[in-house]
Amino acid sequence: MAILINNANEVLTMESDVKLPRRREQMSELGLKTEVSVLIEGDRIAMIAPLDEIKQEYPHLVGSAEVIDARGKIVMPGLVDCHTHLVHGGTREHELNMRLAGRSYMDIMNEGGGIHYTTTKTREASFDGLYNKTVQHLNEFLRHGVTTVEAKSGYGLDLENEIKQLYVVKKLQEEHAVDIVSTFMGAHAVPKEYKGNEDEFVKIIIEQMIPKVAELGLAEFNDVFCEKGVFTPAQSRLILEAGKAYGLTPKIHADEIEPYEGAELAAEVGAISAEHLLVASDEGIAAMAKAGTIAVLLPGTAFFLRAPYARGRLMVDSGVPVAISTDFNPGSSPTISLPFIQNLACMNMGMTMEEVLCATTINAAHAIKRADEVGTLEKGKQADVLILDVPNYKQLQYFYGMNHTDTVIKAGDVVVKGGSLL
Ligand SMILES: N=CN[C@@H](CCC(=O)O)C(=O)O
Ligand SMILES: [Zn+2]
Repeated sequence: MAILINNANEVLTMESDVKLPRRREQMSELGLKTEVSVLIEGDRIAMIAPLDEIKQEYPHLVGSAEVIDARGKIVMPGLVDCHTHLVHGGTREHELNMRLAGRSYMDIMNEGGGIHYTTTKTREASFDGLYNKTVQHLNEFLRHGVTTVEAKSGYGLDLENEIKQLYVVKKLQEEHAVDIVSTFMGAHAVPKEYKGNEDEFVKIIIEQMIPKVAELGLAEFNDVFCEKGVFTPAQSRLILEAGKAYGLTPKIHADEIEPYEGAELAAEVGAISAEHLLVASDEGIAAMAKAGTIAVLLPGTAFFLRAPYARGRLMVDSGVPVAISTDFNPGSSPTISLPFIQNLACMNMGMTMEEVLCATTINAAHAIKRADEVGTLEKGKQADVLILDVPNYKQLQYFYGMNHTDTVIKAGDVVVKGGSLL
């Protein structure tokens, strides 16, 4: 089956000669084309060129293709959300008034709420219950133009329930249109039963959980919440090094609430990315730029926790490759709207309208090792394509807080049309 998209006002291919995670001015390269059509063959992009040229090259395909008229609209790659806590039981709206009254996120967690509350709900949930809830979330992601998501475990916090979460991801990888990239995050919190005995839990992660997850092939990445009162930099290092020995690439929740030299640690252990970085130090940012560590910034979390935003502008200017993501989770960022997260990154982190598009497509794809497949519109890449109901890309950030997604093509199939899931 072929699809031909004609008449778009703008096609942002996001293409560039740069094949590494993009830095500085490379982040502004949109590969913007006008007066071109996009031809999709099967699940791949076949050609992006003026219609005459496509007709010459692929006369038969063009003749049989489903034609989509994108007049007045723009076309770009499917969005990549490279940091989510996708699979979880329950919701935490009861914490919101507490936080609005001044209780801190960490206080709520230390008193048994927060991540611990969601852990209880996730442990209580059946596999089918978690699966069905997650399908709803993935459908919403698609409606918002997100075609690839990363998903972290970390609400089981024991072997059985971590594996349960990861198997939900595995089943959805096989069954749902959205591509899901799996991260093991047994080190998301120290469960209540190990309070005061934290090193014992670290040992269980290293000696039992990581080997089992690797043996079952349930994750590609290994993440840790390096934060005062959660895992120390020393414990985090041990966990990340252990993962490396089993082929799991390190990621790290770094410098989210208090500075803890998490960015520095990410650079030292060769993490692919350091995530959050709200209070990352100048030295940490410099170390990441030098090591090429991708900063995954999560402005929805700063918004929802009413915390200071990460210094996105400084990071881009310092040569750190920057990606941005929803951090979708039930506690610190219960939103699926990556378009709104782009808006927040512009308004509160000083990133430009061009940079946030790079940060939610190709740089986000790099952060989860999918840049060869998705994140740009290029011949041979997977046909994850959005048609957005705006006449130019600048309106994506101007008409903020809105979902402009009209059509989503996922691996060559139309899955959202007129803003609705098919
Ligand atoms: N900070 C740690 N983990 C999540 C929040 C998880 C939760 O509150 O349930 C985050 O990335 O923000
Ligand atoms: Zn997170």
